[in-house]
Amino acid sequence: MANKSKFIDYIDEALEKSKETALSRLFFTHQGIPYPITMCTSETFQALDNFEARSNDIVLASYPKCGSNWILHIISELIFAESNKKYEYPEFPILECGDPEKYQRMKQFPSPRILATHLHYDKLPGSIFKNKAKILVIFRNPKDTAVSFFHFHNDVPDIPSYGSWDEFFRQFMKGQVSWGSYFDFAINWNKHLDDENVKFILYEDLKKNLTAGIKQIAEFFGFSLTGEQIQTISAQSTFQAMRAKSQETHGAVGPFLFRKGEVGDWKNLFSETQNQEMDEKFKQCLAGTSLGAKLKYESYCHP
Ligand SMILES: Nc1ncnc2c1ncn2[C@@H]1O[C@H](COP(=O)(O)OS(=O)(=O)O)[C@@H](OP(=O)(O)O)[C@H]1O
Repeated sequence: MANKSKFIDYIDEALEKSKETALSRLFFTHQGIPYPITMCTSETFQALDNFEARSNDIVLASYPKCGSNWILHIISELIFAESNKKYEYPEFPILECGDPEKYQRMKQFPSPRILATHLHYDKLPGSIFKNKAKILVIFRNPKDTAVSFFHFHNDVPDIPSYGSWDEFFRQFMKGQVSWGSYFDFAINWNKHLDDENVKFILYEDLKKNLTAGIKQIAEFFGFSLTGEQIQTISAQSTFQAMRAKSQETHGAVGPFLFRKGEVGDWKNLFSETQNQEMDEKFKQCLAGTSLGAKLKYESYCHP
């Protein structure tokens, strides 16, 4: 990614704050959802209410750990391939993170702007819908998402750790983790996946056929690239390629963020009881729904 210095500065700043923050003090609640005090503030949430989206903004919505950095990379490469201009990151790309003045500064940014977000559907600023910005929604199976989330907390030295995987799992199932419950996030999105200007993409599908996924993303956002250009982006967007550059792109946290990039890593941590508990929760929340089918739970979450 281009001009990552501000991006890396922001991550380093959040890590610095994390050092002094115990897990018990990590979260503050805004409109019923826990957010990390190291990344979000109520002042920024207040300012976000007045954020003016543009119709050509590129919105990337995902629950944490579902692959947002992967898609961010793909989009910035698509922009580069089409315009020959490196996408600059003058602000941290997660819309709800940063100081309250960032939205004023963002008014000056050229289009297209990339707006990544972990906000639940009903917490997105209304101007995204009013101005008909296109939204790509990225999902990953909940078991691998939980495992990735746990490792991020417990592997990165400066981020508050959980006592054990079992403790993290309990909190994840209660939605007492950053950005709240995976299942609430999913239930909220389930009703809107077929809305105009919304496209769903599954992490596991992208893993299976990266070139096809990139082609779909390009078509959705209206990039017209040659097959050769798509192939080049695909080669630069594999897990191995991104991990190899992760320190350069994301600073010290890079190798922890690009940890394993696999489907099915949950099998190394989930106990039989935890498996059953999540299967039951999935059934209660998503069985028989459109998103429930799209997530291919049977393929990716059954042993
Ligand atoms: N290119 C590529 N291929 C496959 N997988 C990839 C890729 N890039 C990132 N990842 C994996 O995505 C996980 C991190 O998700 P996010 O970027 O959404 O994390 S964050 O919420 O923004 O912190 C994290 O998953 P885990 O490895 O399972 O922890 C990353 O490794």
